[in-house]
Amino acid sequence: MTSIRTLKTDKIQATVKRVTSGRIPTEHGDFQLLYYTNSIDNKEHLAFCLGDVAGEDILTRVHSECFTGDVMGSRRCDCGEQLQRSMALVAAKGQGVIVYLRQEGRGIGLMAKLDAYNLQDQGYDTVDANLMLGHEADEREYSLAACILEDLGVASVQLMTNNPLKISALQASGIKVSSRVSLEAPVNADNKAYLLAKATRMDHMLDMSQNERNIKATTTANVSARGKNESEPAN
Ligand SMILES: Nc1nc2c(ncn2[C@@H]2O[C@H](COP(=O)(O)OP(=O)(O)OP(=O)(O)O)[C@@H](O)[C@H]2O)c(=O)[nH]1
Ligand SMILES: [Zn+2]
Repeated sequence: MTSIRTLKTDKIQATVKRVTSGRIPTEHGDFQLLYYTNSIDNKEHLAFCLGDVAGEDILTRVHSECFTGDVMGSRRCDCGEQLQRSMALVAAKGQGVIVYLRQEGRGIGLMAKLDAYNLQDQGYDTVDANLMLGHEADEREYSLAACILEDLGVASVQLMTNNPLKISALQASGIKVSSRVSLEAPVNADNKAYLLAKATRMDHMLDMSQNERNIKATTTANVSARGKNESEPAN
């Protein structure tokens, strides 16, 4: 069913139009994918819903697109795991929404994100890499997410995030955040520096001491798994 919603703050006026939707069966259950157009950009922002999401305290994830992590399973970041975990939490509750915003690379796009990755491979962290490329550390914007949530009838959210800036940005767009649900992914050797930079430079609420323990466990498990494979006879 088509519907239109406009949000007006002192900074921005945004309109979203729900154009169509379809059923998407996943390993976590049957979700409904709602497709939106909007007045701000020409991207396809989405809502992935399960159950009736109109009301208070709706379990919600506002996820920023990460092609490398979400689709290709990159271990450089925690995005793919956070997406899967948020779907699992929604499915366990039988109700919730994942707003999928097409703000790849914290808003700088995939091409610049790959350039930023090359700088990170030279030793710069995720914040400095963005700045060296002439971007801000985080160029995301959340008014369309607020518009989409309003269109869905979500009155207040239990927000799955570790990012305090995301909470305040959504609140500034009129979304009532009733609580935060932590969404920590396991640490590995490839995402450790990234997670550390998020905790120390972007104030993300990550328990790095727990992460340190995780990485030791993961590394040990990898080493023993590799040792086992190597000792297996070749076919
Ligand atoms: N520019 C840039 N973007 C990145 C990098 N790694 C991941 N991203 C993008 O960052 C976005 C995800 O942001 P994060 O900071 O990981 O997490 P968040 O969404 O702010 O916070 P959470 O809600 O806790 O997940 C996605 O758009 C990714 O494509 C990076 O090294 N550089
Ligand atoms: Zn990612």
